[in-house]
Amino acid sequence: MTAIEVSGLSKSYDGVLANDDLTFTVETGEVFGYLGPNGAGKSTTIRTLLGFQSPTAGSATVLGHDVREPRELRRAKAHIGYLPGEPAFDGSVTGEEFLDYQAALKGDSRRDELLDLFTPPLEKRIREYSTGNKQMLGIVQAFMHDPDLLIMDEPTSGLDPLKQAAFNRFVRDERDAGKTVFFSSHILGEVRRVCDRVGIIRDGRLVTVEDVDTLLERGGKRVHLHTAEPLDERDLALDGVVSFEQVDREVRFTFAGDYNDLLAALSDHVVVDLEIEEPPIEEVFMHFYGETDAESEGSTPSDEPGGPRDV
Ligand SMILES: Nc1ncnc2c1ncn2[C@@H]1O[C@H](COP(=O)(O)OP(=O)(O)OP(=O)(O)O)[C@@H](O)[C@H]1O
Repeated sequence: MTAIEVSGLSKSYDGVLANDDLTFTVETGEVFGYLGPNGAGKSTTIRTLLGFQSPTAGSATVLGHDVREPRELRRAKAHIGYLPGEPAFDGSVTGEEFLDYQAALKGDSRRDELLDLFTPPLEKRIREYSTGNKQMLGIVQAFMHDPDLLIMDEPTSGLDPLKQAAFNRFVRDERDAGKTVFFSSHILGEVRRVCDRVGIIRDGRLVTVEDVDTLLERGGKRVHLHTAEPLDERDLALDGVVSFEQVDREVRFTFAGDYNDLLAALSDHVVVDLEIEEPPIEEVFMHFYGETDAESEGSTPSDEPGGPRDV
């Protein structure tokens, strides 16, 4: 079964089109990262999926239940864990009291196991919690009833690097156990480590939905070349060469073309050193964020998903 199905979903707030005709699916057993710049519309989608607001147009299902039907959605929610972007707690209760209350509502078969990994100071009142402690408490409540589907809005924000790593490992283990995880993020490196697929949203529209490995592959490789004599840029006027930079006898560029063409172009030159490496994932994703040179020349990221372009 498809865990999440979003079909022509739009949401506007007083004329602001925060989600514009979104269509995508999240399959059971995958980790799907939902990325985009500030204000792109990620939280809007997440709030709609949880039924906190109605779509202006289109529809969506979670675990096969229509998010526009409150009774149906209530049934689905027994099997969904949710972490909001800014969890709002009653500051006057302790973490333990909060979890006890949540347990009475939905169960807590995994509370102890989660508290071994995420360690909010349960005996303290929540108003005394740091941002990271609140986030950990939110993560424990999201997972503790052992849901099949997790929907989380920036789950690692506020966590220190060790807790972020623990969270990433935990999410991978959950995926291996057959759970589905959908989360928004700004931390692009963690997306590389954790997600199977990503959807990138900008200005309310879905720019691309892509397998993470494919996205990186199509983003090209960084090439660093050192030759005995300076190259002429025309020597490397090949399909798939972008972001060409040259300092004397060293050139750097991103290459998404055919390696045989590259080797043929270099055959008349003495190559002193050659490095070909994966670009930082940030560089690949940044192609889909913000304005790019290519866009101002009239093409848009959706014209060429994953294709290399200048940044
Ligand atoms: N309740 C609301 N009323 C009016 N406008 C809203 C409301 N919620 C969101 N918006 C607007 O909708 C757009 C999308 O906001 P949203 O919070 O979904 O973005 P986001 O991608 O989650 O951003 P961030 O990464 O900063 O959390 C923004 O222009 C925002 O100002």
